[in-house]
Amino acid sequence: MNIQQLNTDFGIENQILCVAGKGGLPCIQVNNAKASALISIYAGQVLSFKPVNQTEDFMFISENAYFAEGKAAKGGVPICWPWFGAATELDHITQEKKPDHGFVRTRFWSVVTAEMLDNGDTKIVLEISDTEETRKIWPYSFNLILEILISDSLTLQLTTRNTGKQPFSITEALHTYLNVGDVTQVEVLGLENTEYLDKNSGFAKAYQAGVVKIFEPTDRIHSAITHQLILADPDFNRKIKISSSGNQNVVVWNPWIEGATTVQDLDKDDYKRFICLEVANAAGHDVEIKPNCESRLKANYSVI
Ligand SMILES: O=P(O)(O)OC[C@H]1O[C@H](O)[C@H](O)[C@@H](O)[C@@H]1O
Repeated sequence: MNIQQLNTDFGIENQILCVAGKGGLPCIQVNNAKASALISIYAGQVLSFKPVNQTEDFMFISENAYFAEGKAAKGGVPICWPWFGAATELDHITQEKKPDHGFVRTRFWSVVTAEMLDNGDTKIVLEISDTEETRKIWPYSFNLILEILISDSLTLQLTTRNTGKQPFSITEALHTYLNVGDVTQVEVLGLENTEYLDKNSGFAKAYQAGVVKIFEPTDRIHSAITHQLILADPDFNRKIKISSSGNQNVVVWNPWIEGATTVQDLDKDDYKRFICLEVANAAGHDVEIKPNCESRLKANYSVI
């Protein structure tokens, strides 16, 4: 991907700049009067989002994150698609294990538009479609579009279009790594009185009565959710609201101390610095999309 050409096509002086990011991977740097953001074109991944009135980024990125072709960077908002988690079946041609969380977080996307709106917001649209290579992993024709709106808040909309002749089913997630002051002090509101599958207990069903706190390895798929979460972070003295639509699940993940020491692309203390709150359709909540139809997953992240 030619950075100079990207700037010719999409650059706007002092506002939208295409740059070679870490590992030389192409990124879009956005600065407007309301916020700044960094978006990886490689993975369709928001790496940074910071409203101008905030000192702390919304997004956590591990110092040990991989920034290389074929690898997923740990942090920001990886897109898990067309499946969330481990693939349940082997590749039908190679009989190899399919990649965890699908294949679009480790592939080049393309830029559709990058524009400043009249109200001062910036809209970036990225897309990825099937190729011969993706059809060997997942035998369907698709067009996946990520619309990113950089305003006082961050809005992400992921649209899946079935461009083929047969229906397909997906699971998916906006796998947001939210930057926190100290994960042991945060509270997640909005998942009270929901059921969840506990991945750390063999997907056993469990029930969350009160607010969610992190004090052990946590890997849960909540269902029957409301579409609003609040992440209360006393150390950063802020509350982030996450409003969503098109999702049947919310995933909460933190690897805790033992997990952070075994995950190679996390530093041992990183577990304190993030919580993943993922707007998702997962674990049996597959979305079926018929030919010429589409489905949307949307999330907005704002400080309240
Ligand atoms: O390390 P990754 O493949 O990026 O996955 C990180 C985590 O993502 C999700 O939240 C899953 O529920 C976890 O089971 C997984 O460990």
